[in-house]
Amino acid sequence: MYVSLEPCAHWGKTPPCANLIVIKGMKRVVCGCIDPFAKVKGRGVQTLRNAGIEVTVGVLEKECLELNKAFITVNTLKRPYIILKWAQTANGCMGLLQQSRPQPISISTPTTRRLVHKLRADVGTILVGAGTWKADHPQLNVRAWYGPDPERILISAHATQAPEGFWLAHSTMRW
Ligand SMILES: Nc1c(N[C@@H]2O[C@H](COP(=O)(O)O)[C@@H](O)[C@H]2O)[nH]c(=O)[nH]c1=O
Repeated sequence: MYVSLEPCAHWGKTPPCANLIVIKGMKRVVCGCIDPFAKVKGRGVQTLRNAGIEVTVGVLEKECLELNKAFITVNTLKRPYIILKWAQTANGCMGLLQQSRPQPISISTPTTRRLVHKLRADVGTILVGAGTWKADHPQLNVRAWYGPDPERILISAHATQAPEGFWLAHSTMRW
């Protein structure tokens, strides 16, 4: 059996995966990386070895840590995995506005736009600042790809009401 992340050894929403692997009679398990989450951290591998299963750890470790980065961030740092995303021209401009045509200009190509919407479908939440909301009234849903729309949050120091379909988060930070 090949797994990117160490099978868990604790009861969470589901029973321990390592126990099931033992019950199913696997002979050999190749595990990409150890789960750094304190409740697992080598215990999954130990459960398998105690049951006589041959376990190899650390195959393509860097790639497996990368693959599991969102899960690992949530469980070790106790915060969401955050992606900063913006569209920018080759000469470093963003949010271009033409005086004669005061509306957002597309920097993304049809292909990169699809990638943007794929990213939206892959994340749980998308957060936008009050300035962007004021300028663009973005929809921030998934239209050019397939999958669920993310939850949408407007972060603002002054707004008292969220736009329809958005959550409101208050920002107290200034820079
Ligand atoms: N112009 C531009 C972007 N503009 C940003 O995209 C958001 C609009 O989302 P929606 O209303 O769902 O289409 C909004 O926040 C706007 O500032 N984004 C990009 O990936 N590429 C682009 O070229």
